Amino acid sequence: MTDQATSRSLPLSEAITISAQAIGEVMLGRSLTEVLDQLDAHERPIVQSLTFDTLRKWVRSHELIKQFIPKTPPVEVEYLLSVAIPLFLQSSTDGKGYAVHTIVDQAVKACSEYEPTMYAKGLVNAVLRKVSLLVQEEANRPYPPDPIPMFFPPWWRANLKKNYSKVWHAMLIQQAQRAPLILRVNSQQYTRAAYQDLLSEVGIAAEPIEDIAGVSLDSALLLREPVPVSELPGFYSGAVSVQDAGAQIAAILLDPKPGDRILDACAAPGGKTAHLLELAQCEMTALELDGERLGKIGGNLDRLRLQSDAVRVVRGDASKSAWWDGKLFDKILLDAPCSASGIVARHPDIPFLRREADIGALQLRQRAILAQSWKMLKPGGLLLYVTCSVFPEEGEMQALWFSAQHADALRLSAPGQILPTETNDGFYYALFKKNGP
Ligand SMILES: C[S@@+](CC[C@H](N)C(=O)[O-])C[C@H]1O[C@@H](n2cnc3c(N)ncnc32)[C@H](O)[C@@H]1O
Repeated sequence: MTDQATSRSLPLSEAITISAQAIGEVMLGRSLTEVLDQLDAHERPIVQSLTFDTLRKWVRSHELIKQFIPKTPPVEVEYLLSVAIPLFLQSSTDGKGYAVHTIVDQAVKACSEYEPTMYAKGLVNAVLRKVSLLVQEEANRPYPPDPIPMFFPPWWRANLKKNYSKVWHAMLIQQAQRAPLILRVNSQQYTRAAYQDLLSEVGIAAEPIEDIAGVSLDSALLLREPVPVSELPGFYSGAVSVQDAGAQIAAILLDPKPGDRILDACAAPGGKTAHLLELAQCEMTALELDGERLGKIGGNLDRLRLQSDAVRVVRGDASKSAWWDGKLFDKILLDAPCSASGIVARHPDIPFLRREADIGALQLRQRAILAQSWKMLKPGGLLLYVTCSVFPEEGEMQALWFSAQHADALRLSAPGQILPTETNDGFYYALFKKNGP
């Protein structure tokens, strides 16, 4: 998902209103991806950009709201202000944002055109004017006292502090930044160098990412200035996919060979299924529990021209065997459901949605899927366990538990915990080989 405001086709006031409503839905527990998926194409880029920035600067904007409105305002006003304030913060840091008077005018317009906030037009006007002056004054001073502008719940911070005492702070600051756009070139259609040339012909600058955690990548490209996918040459005929570089090492570690019988046990939306098929013509079962997400796998495989008789997309529960025909797999990719704590830079709603108790429940689901998948693997076969989490409870602790439970599991070399950086999200990788004849 990219979050650059590449189109200002929607008036800013309307975008502020829609974004404030999207924030309201996230606060009620809805995933932002789901909310954004419902928008019209012309609304999405600007609303996504505003909403991402709102979530990334939540702590800072709420300090400012509190400073000027000591008694918390009704949520509709709070959300409107929390969308508008980051626009000042943006224009004061990189000068690329909207002019201050435009932000105030458009936010006040948004306020007066929406019934639940109409009454607060004067208040919003006054607060935004004061905030804009303060932000301009502070532009050259570092932001005290805690430079993490994004919201992370206390239990989340405590987990990272305990497990990454030296880098936890830097990690959270990193995750509050705008993430660059990372592409995976479809090697069935282009080499990376050839696609980079195509991008350069249309004026899009890209640079290769050569490796992540010691694993070489030959299809990853980084675009510092994200563009909508519609501007990427050949996107609709499958030339490239948007996929983080940390996710691109999964297929490489599993090393698919032509004819391998592979299970992608938790497959939707199919990013890693497709990468495996781009690398080799294998016999693929893409399994997914969620019926709605299942449809995305077929859509992706169609776009990438990877559908064939050797590919089966199946709805089923990987922790059970009801869907299985009893034939063992050569290789299994288990990209387990997890907290997604490693991909916050691209999904800033996640810290608002997760609860501490989720981690234990996820651990149990991950263990159930690991145990069942192992039964479906041939002796001599490989299982790659992946999460996009930075919590050791979902990563190394699970790998240790699995090894202790399965005497026939030989642990092979794999990156283990990968922390988020500018080029990759946070992931965990463990690779097991099944001993046997
Ligand atoms: C991390 S996502 C997979 C991402 C995917 N591998 C990709 O690269 O595009 C995990 C997926 O597992 C699915 N899932 C959760 N529990 C499952 C289960 N018991 N069996 C199969 N799929 C499951 C979720 O619906 C979700 O789509």
